[in-house]
Amino acid sequence: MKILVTAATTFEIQPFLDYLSTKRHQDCQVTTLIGGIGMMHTAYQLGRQFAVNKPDLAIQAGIAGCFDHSWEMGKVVIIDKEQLGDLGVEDGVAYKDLFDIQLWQPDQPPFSNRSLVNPFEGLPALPELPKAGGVTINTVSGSEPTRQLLLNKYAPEVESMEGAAFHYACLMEKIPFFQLRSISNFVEVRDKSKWKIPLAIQSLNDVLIKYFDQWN
Ligand SMILES: O=C(O)c1cccc(C(=O)CC[C@H]2O[C@@H](n3cnc4c(=O)[nH]cnc43)[C@H](O)[C@@H]2O)c1
Repeated sequence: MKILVTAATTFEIQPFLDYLSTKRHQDCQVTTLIGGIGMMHTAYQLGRQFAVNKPDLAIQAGIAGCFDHSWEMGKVVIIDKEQLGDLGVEDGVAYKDLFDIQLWQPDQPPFSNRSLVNPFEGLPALPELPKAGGVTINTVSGSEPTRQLLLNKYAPEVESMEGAAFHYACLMEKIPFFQLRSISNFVEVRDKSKWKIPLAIQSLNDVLIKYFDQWN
């Protein structure tokens, strides 16, 4: 089985890369891809990778912000659907996305009801983790009006900068996939001193390593 593990930065999966360098899997061939931060880099790198080497399973792993202040930092979730949070037009004070202005149709493939939904089909196994909905943006949200806009419009639980591009590429290529996100911060008025990046990376990599430990 060919498995691709992708992340935006090396930093986010360094413990997993260290683990891979010491472990020989016989049942699976693991490829890693550092796709870069944001949707543009992620889409390009995944498209290029899938054109030459289509995996049987693709996993995206990364840190993310969450909207619910009752969540603990370092919580790891699997994203069950993604929405694009800032691809659209401003109309006075209103923000309208491409579905609102009918440039896209809600169920045009690979979208289902405006979302990039993971059908969780064809997967050999899935880590036992809570599921959560994601929104993907180009600019990390750092103000109350933006937080409220995204919550009202998309009701997301998690925000990242790459998730939708990953779901899109895998759905288009019909590659089984799952996206892991570990919470490093709340989506709120920006205060970088509160971010728990090392904690989020630790728990993310613990999950990844446990998942790969099941393979011979
Ligand atoms: O401003 C800085 O100094 C800084 C330093 C390290 C990382 C950052 C990021 O903004 C990380 C972006 C990166 O991590 C994901 N991420 C993490 N939290 C969020 C969030 O609240 N909203 C969106 N993306 C987030 C994202 O997927 C990027 O790959 C800044």
